[in-house]
Amino acid sequence: MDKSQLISLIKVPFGYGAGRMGSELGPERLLRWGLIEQWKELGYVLDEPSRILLKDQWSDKAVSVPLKNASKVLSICTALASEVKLKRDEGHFPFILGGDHSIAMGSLAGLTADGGSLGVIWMDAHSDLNTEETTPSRNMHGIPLAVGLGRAALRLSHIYDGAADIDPSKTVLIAARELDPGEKELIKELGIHCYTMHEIDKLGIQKVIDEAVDITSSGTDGVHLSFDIDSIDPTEAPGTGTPVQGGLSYRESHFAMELLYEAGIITSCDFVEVNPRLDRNNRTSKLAVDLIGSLFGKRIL
Ligand SMILES: NC(=[NH2+])NCCC[C@H](N)C(=O)O
Ligand SMILES: [Mn+2]
Ligand SMILES: [Mn+2]
Repeated sequence: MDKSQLISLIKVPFGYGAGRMGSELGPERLLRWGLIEQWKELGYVLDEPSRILLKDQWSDKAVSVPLKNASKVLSICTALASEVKLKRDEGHFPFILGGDHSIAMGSLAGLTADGGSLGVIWMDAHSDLNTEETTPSRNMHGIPLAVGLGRAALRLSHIYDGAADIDPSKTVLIAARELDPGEKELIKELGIHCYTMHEIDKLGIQKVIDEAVDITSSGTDGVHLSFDIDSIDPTEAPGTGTPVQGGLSYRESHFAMELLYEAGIITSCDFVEVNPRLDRNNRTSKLAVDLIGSLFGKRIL
């Protein structure tokens, strides 16, 4: 992200894709902790923020998805995809603030609709690679990456006309530590680069990010960062619906963001799964704002 590019903040106060409600309160809470002021202090110019809301008229797509709240998720994702596409066509940096992680299907659909090839960095305790067949929870926030890769009955092209599957060889998972059986199989079958916490312990976060940057930026037209706050350890980020112990430390998560800023490859971002209802003293919301600062070039000195 360079400072001549406008940031388009797209707020998506939507939590129906998660097992517990509350992430729909994320966008307003992060704004309350100074997200916009921070961007301005860093020298960025913001477009008028937009907000994607659920309409009464829910989507009735040609595909049946037997998961919880599927029609609401499809509807919000289609609306989000068209907003993301619009902002991207204007040359802006789409920053999608959720909400639960199901909305990433809308981001990916909008970002791939121009036919370019997209690298994806998915930072998450989970891989979100379940399908309607493998999901143990039937929650839609467990499937968005499988949908993005064209591995579920629901495809990005059902969400938005012209959207295309993303390439598994240009997709990287970081911070995974809770994978369901079907997800493990899919990772192996597709050969997805998966840096679990084991690889992070072994190689260090710097090497992991360096490799992720190479994999996702070579031969692509852009790199989308899909950041699930549950990638961070719950001691630092307790306010999220599906916390898993053994996650990224405070400094690892900041360092990862700082390195991504230095690499200069990120062209769009989702920031999801902050659940203010489950938070303690706003710790998670404040951390989220700080991490976004690091991603956009905030330095200690
Ligand atoms: N975006 C998330 N936090 N996803 C959690 C998914 C958890 C579990 N794998 C499921 O399918 O339900
Ligand atoms: Mn996720
Ligand atoms: Mn997760």
